[in-house]
Order: sequence, then C-alpha cells, then structure tokens
Amino acid sequence: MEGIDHLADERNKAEFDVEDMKIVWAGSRHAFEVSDRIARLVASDPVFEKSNRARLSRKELFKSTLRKCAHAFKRIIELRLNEEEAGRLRHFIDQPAYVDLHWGMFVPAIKGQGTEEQQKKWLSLANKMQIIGCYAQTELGHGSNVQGLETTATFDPKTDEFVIHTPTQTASKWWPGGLGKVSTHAVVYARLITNGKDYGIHGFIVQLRSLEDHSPLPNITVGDIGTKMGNGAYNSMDNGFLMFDHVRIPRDQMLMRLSKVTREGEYVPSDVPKQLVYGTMVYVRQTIVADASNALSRAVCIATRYSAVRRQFGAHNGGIETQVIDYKTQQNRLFPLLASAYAFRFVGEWLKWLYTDVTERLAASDFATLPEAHACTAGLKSLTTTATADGIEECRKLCGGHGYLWCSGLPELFAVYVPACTYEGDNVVLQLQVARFLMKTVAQLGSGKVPVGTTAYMGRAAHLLQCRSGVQKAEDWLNPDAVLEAFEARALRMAVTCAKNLSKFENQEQGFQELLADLVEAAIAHCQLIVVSKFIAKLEQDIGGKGVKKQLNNLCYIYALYLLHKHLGDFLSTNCITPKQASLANDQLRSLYTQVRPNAVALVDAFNYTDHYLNSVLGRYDGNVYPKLFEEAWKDPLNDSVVPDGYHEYLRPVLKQQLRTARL
Ligand SMILES: CC/C=C\C/C=C\C/C=C\C/C=C\CCCCC(=O)SCCNC(=O)CCNC(=O)[C@H](O)C(C)(C)COP(=O)(O)OP(=O)(O)OC[C@H]1O[C@@H](n2cnc3c(N)ncnc32)[C@H](O)[C@@H]1OP(=O)(O)O
Ligand SMILES: Cc1cc2nc3c(=O)[nH]c(=O)nc-3n(C[C@H](O)[C@H](O)[C@H](O)COP(=O)(O)OP(=O)(O)OC[C@H]3O[C@@H](n4cnc5c(N)ncnc54)[C@H](O)[C@@H]3O)c2cc1C
Repeated sequence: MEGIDHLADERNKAEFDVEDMKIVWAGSRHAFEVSDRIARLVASDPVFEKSNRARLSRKELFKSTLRKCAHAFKRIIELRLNEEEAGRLRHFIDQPAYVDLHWGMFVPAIKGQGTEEQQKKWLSLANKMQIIGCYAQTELGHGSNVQGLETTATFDPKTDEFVIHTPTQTASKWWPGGLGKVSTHAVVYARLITNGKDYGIHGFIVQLRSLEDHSPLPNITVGDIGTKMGNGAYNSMDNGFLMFDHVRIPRDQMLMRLSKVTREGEYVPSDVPKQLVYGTMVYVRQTIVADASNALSRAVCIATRYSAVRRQFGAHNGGIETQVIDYKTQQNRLFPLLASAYAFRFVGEWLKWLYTDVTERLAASDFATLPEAHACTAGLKSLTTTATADGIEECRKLCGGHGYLWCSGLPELFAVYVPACTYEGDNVVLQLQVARFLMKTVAQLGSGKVPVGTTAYMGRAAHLLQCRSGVQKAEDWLNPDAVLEAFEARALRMAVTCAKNLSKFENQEQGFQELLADLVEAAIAHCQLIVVSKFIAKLEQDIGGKGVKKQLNNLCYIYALYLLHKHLGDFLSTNCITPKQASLANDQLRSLYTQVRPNAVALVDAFNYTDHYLNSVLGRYDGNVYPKLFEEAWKDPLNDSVVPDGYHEYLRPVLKQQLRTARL
C-alpha cells in the first residue's frame, strides 16, 4: 500500500489549479517559496522530529525543546537565514518555546518602547541571543486589569536606581512564557513611583539570571508555574513566576521612549498617548490573528482528508460505503470551518496592513487611528481565536473516535491552541474594548464627526437603520451588496440598541456593567462584519489562476451565510431579514456545499502542509490511514510487552480471587 495516493480520485476532481491557490494562500509567490523551502528543511532534519512528544516526561520534553531551539539557532547562522526565513523555521518546528517570547514580545517591547540608545544597547545583545528575554506583565492577582498590577519600581535619587519590588504574594509575576527556566532578562511592567507619587504602569529591563552560571541574581525568586493542559502541547514552554525583593536596576533600564524620569527624579510625561505603553500587545494581537488561520487550516486539513478516506453506511449489494464527507451534516460542519480558515487568512493580511499603517502614522505623530487599530486587533484576536479553538474541537469530532487519538494530531493542536482565547487578553475582556469603541462611535453620530475605516458604515445610519433586505431568491445571497447590507444593518442596529439601553442609565458605567452580555454580542457582530467585508474586498483584487477565484467566491459566501444561519436570531430580531430570506440563505448554503465538495481535498492541499508539520495519521497527504494507525498503536509503550507490567502484583491476584469465589 506504500506509495499509493489514496486521495488521488479526490485530487483529480478539483476544478481549479492547486498550485495557483497555494500562492494566494501564502500571500505571494515569494512567501510561498520561502515557506515551502523552510518547511521541507525542517521536515528532513531528525532533530526536529516530534512524533513522540506525548510520551516524553515534562523534563524530557523541556530538554528536547532546548535542543531544538539551539539547533534552530545554529542552522539559522549556518544557512544565513534572514528574519523572514528564521521566523518560518521557528514556525515549522512547531514546538512552543522561550524563543517565541524572546522574538515575539521582548524584542518588540524594546523596539516599541525603548529610546534609540536603549535599542542600540539591548537589541544588539538580544539579536545575537547573548541575552534571552521575556515579557513579564501578568501577576498572580491581575492579568486583564493591567492598571491593577502591584509590582513597584521606586526611583532612588541617591543612587540613580529603580528599586523593583514585589509587595504582596498576588504581585508575583505569574505566567510569562520563557521566564520559568530560561530567560536571563525580562521586560517587567511595574508601577513607577518617584518623589512619592505613583505614575502607573511602565516597562523596565531587568536582569534575572547570571550570564555566567544561569543562577537567579540575588533577591530574585523565579521558577516554573507547573504542568499545563494536555500531553506535550504547551508544556514545552516554561511559563514562570517571579518575585523581587528590592532589586536595584540603573535608571536607564526604564524603557524611556514614551515617558522619562530625570536624574533628579522628575517624571516627564509622554507627549504621545499613554496607551502606547500597550503597543507590544497590539502588535502581538495582530500576529495572533494571522496565526489563527494556521491553526484552523491545519485542523481542517486533517478533518477534510480523513472525511474523504473514511466510509460509513450506504453500501448496497456488497458495494463500497459512502465517504463521510458526502453526508450533508459533515459538510455543514466542515465546510464553514474550511471557509473560516480562508477568511481568517485574508483578514489577517488586512490587519497586518492596518498595523503597518498605524505604525507609520504614529511615527509621524498622527494618533487618530490608534483607537481603531486597538479595537480591530483586540476584536479580531478575540473573534478568530474563539472560532479557531472551537473549530479544532469540531474537527476532532468530525474525525469520530480516531480523532480522539493523540496521533490524529488534533488533541495536541487543541491543547496548544486553546490558551490563545486567554493570553494576550481574555476574549471577553477584549470584545468589551470593541464595545466601548462602538458606543463612542454611535454617540458621535450626528455630531458632524464622520466615522471612518471599519466604522464607516455607521455613517450610513439613516439608511441602515430602516432598510429591508431585497433578497428574493437564493442566488441573490451571492450578491456582495446584499450580504454586506445585511451584516452592516445587523451590526449597527445591535450597537444602536445597546447605546439606547445605555442611555436609560443615569450612571453610564453602571449601565455598561449591566449590559455587558449584549455589548459583547454587538462587538462580535461588528467584528464578523469586518471579516466578511475583507473577504469580499479580497475577491475584488486581481486574483489569477485557473478556477481559483471561483473557489474563493464559494468559500466567501459559505463563510457569510454560515454566520447568518448561526446568528439568525440577531438578523431576525433586528428585522434585517425575513424568515423567508433566511430560508433562501440556507438553500444557497447547501448549493455552495455541493459546489465545494469536489474541490475540498484540493482546497486543503493548497495549504501546502508537510506530513511533518501536520503530525497526523488521519491527515496524511496520501490518505493511507489504517495501516499507519496500527503502526502508531504498536509504538505505544503499553505494547512493549504482551503481558503488562503489574500483572503479577495487581491483575493475577484479582483474577485468581474471582476464580476461587466462583468455585465456592
Ligand atoms: C509572542 C507571540 C508571538 C507571535 C504570535 C504568533 C502566534 C501566536 C503563537 C503563540 C503565542 C505565544 C505566546 C503567547 C504570548 C502571550 C503573552 C501575554 O499574554 S502578555 C500579557 C497580555 N495581557 C493582556 O493582554 C492584558 C489584557 N488587558 C488589557 O489589554 C488592558 O488593560 C485593557 C483591558 C484593554 C484596558 O483596560 P482599561 O479599560 O482598564 O484600560 P486603561 O485604563 O488601561 O486604558 C483605557 C484607555 O486605553 C485604551 N486602550 C487600552 N488598551 C489599548 C491598546 N492596546 N492600544 C491603544 N489603546 C488602548 C482603552 O480603549 C481606553 O481608551 P479610552 O476609552 O480612554 O479612549
Ligand atoms: C499559555 C499562557 C501564556 C501566557 N503568557 C504570558 C506572557 O508571556 N506574559 C504575560 O505577562 N502574561 C502571559 N499570560 C497571561 C495572560 O495574558 C492572562 O492570563 C490574560 O491576560 C487573562 O488575564 P487573567 O488571567 O487575569 O484573567 P481574568 O481577568 O482573571 O479572567 C477570569 C474571568 O473573568 C472575566 N473577566 C475579567 N475581567 C472582566 C471584565 N472587566 N468584565 C467582564 N468579565 C471579566 C474573564 O472574561 C474571564 O472569564 C499567559 C497566559 C497563558 C494562559
């Protein structure tokens, strides 16, 4: 059976050019070529083997992670990989590690919040990994409420130093990745106190461990917070705790690009918005959105290939059974996830553009788009990670019993991914940021201030608050204007209803707290509109390749109509559409599933994942699932011996006892 492509028939059915779709998925031919080359490099290197991860103890897993990171760094230098290539290498190694935080948060925090002088000093060390850093913000007692952090950084003018201190147990840093066992340095967020006054949260570079023997520096207590969910999974990461007992650092280790403390201890506030201290979080949320499509597409690739291999029922007169992918229920669960993976890819691309745009504006002292950038990164991070975590679990169920096996690749993917709903901002807390932004925008309607960017639609409130959908037949739901109008009207009406309900409260903040659940739903409706509109905008671009645009068109409308179906209550209760129009949307959705069906396997092939990266018996490229499931089963340590360890102590006596009782 080796060498046979069990999915060849599926691949032959495709009505588009997979190679062209690979370029669209990657973002450009260049991006495709880099990813393809680096993925193969990782797959062919035995050090990056990962198939036995679940069987390693925490210590073995951690040590193997250190080995992989060291080997990766060596290869990056030997092969002179540039920043993009090195990033892809870390991505395809696919093992959470301290390097994610070093490159993903420590370096960006210094770039964003350090002065030029500080960048020169610290980045040259960090870029060569002569120091390794993490991002130490969250504490045992506070994560979401950043303003509630307790760690203090008190300026001592006598010595020109800050004294970093953990005043209570709840002030201990708790969770930072890479902190527990690896980082030599951290960007520590603490309350800045000078001349007896508390100036709120600021970032400080603090050395934690000796560069000679790696032992913690005096008055620093540091360790790992313990084992996390799942075998393997995120346990390769040393999330840590950290306590300071009056640790002194030079004044120039406060990140001073925004605000400063002078030699005399005078606090010089920033002349730019103080929220820029949160800039690293905005950056990372943007990368997390782009990453959501990676995780979801991976799960969807596994579930789609396996659904084409797996057969149940439907055999007549000894014929073959039905592929489970042909059941409409399977399609109704799987294809919206396939569509979501593509949707998140394109909204991720757009968000990257938005982030670059706001960064350029900030450099030119234009802060006007910062609130929108914050709302978009927060809201889309929340929306895409929630949908991806739920989607991975749905893919596990789509694979039936075998999906529950570790070797399906899905349990570990879920365990690694699911904390994305919490880290970098709890997903509910983040949607509430969007809701605040929406309430402000609604309050300004009619004031002469024209909403722009992702809230531009609110400027058409007069129309959107009273319009009725013109859809008369199922195909009308393929009209971008009809879809956009329905999503815009729903989002606006939900936001306006919240604003109206809010205005009934004398105390606005009290009203906000009372209406939290409705506000989150309004925020989600707004974020879904963004994703749908960016997918539609993508279709307006010049996309070449045989049949590619047609497939993307189908996926775009599957995504939109699936959301419409899922949130039908919103669309009906806001009178944006009628029950008849909802039923027509459903008819159209079924028709789109039929059109996607012959292309499904090719659409996941377009992700161009190697078997190494997928690490899934069910998602193998060749579809040769059953013999490989057996191979994996035989590898399990329980099958090392025919009679298990413990038989003589614990099984035999029980069996014998039962036998004696039966004879009596
Ligand atoms: C490293 C990863 C690299 C790559 C990623 C790729 C793939 C991912 C794979 C693996 C990930 C690996 C590791 C994961 C790393 C996770 C690391 C962390 O979790 S770090 C810790 C993150 N912590 C949080 O996110 C905390 C969440 N809380 C907050 O952000 C804020 O406190 C808040 C809840 C948004 C604000 O609360 P509050 O209302 O109290 O606000 P403030 O008083 O502080 O401010 C009010 C004012 O400011 C505006 N605002 C808030 N945040 C921002 C911002 N970020 N930018 C701009 N403006 C902001 C807010 O809207 C208010 O505005 P106003 O109403 O006054 O106009
Ligand atoms: C795997 C992982 C890695 C992490 N890495 C890092 C790191 O590298 N560096 C770092 O500094 N931190 C890190 N963190 C911490 C992370 O950023 C926080 O856990 C996260 O911001 C959530 O904060 P919290 O834990 O305080 O949740 P809480 O705020 O305590 O949330 C608990 C519940 O309360 C609800 N809630 C909270 N506030 C409100 C509100 N205002 N309104 C309504 N509901 C509310 C939430 O929705 C949630 O349901 C990591 C966390 C994890 C899980």
